[in-house]
Amino acid sequence: MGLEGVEPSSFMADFLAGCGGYAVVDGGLATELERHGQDLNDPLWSAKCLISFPQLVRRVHLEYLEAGANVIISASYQATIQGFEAKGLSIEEAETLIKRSVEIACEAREIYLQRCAKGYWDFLDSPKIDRHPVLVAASVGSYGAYLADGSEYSGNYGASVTLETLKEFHRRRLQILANSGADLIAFETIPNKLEAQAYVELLEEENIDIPAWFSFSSNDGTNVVSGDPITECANIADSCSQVVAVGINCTPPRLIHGLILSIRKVTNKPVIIYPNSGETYNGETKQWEKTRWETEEDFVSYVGKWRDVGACLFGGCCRTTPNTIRAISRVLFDKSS
Ligand SMILES: C[S+](C)CC[C@H](N)C(=O)O
Ligand SMILES: N[C@@H](CCS)C(=O)O
Ligand SMILES: [Zn+2]
Repeated sequence: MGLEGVEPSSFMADFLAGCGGYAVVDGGLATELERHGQDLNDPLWSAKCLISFPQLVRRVHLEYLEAGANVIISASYQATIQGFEAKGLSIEEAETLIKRSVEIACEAREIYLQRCAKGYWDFLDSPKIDRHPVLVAASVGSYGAYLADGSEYSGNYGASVTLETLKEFHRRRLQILANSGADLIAFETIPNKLEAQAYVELLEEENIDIPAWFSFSSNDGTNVVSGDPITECANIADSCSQVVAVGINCTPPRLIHGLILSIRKVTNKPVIIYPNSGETYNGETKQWEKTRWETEEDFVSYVGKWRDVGACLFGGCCRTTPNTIRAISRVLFDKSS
């Protein structure tokens, strides 16, 4: 199937062409911070490091760039004004930290591009760097992420949470991220139709002038985690001209193939996929449980198949590492593999 039938926006078409046809997205940010020793058992999860260890956030972004990522995603997934206020920060401090998450990613890109220009990476065992385009995507995690109990994997917010609740929850952070220097907004781990609809309305009402991608999560391969069909969710994303890619993240690799096929039935926008390792998150203990173990080799062996059914942007989510991203890059671009 390849790219046949895909109608990318000029933004995405130019970017994909500059990358060589396909783009590599980074891997898990929070779980990589944990691998570097950070304890993220906190309501702010990865956003905690924006306060306590921003240098490490920049270093992990750089590690993903070195591994071949063309897109890095900021540490704003669980960085919310409401979450920072609950920690005793002022609104001004919260807004500064949200903006800072994108600035840190931009700094990593700057360092990386300078090192590329000096030929620095030629000395490292990394994929040959001849694909320079690098985008910084500003992460927007769901309302369920802010709840900090793994609710983004149920999408069940109860009847009291309405479309208006979600729009008001997300409005100010979206305005800040849209003016932060990010190239696009990454609406990630979207658990239900209602939140997708809220994002579409906010993009329009707030006249957000950078593009966005919508990425949903699923645990059955047919519906997003709330039970809403992926086709209906992708339809909502398709209805918004600012959305330049639609896809799936933080979902077991074995479910991705069918989800790509379903998404492609309802949209010609480029498909982005960045699955997790296949482990299951326990929101109470904040630990990953190996309910069904899929190895990194399994993950990487799927990449060519995902490309063949029409995905254009490939990366990893929780518990994937720079090694995963390096392997994806090799599958997509290394002619010898
Ligand atoms: C994508 S989940 C692993 C993020 C963490 C979750 N919102 C929590 O705080 O428990
Ligand atoms: N971009 C986020 C997604 C969490 S599901 C991260 O990698 O930490
Ligand atoms: Zn994830």
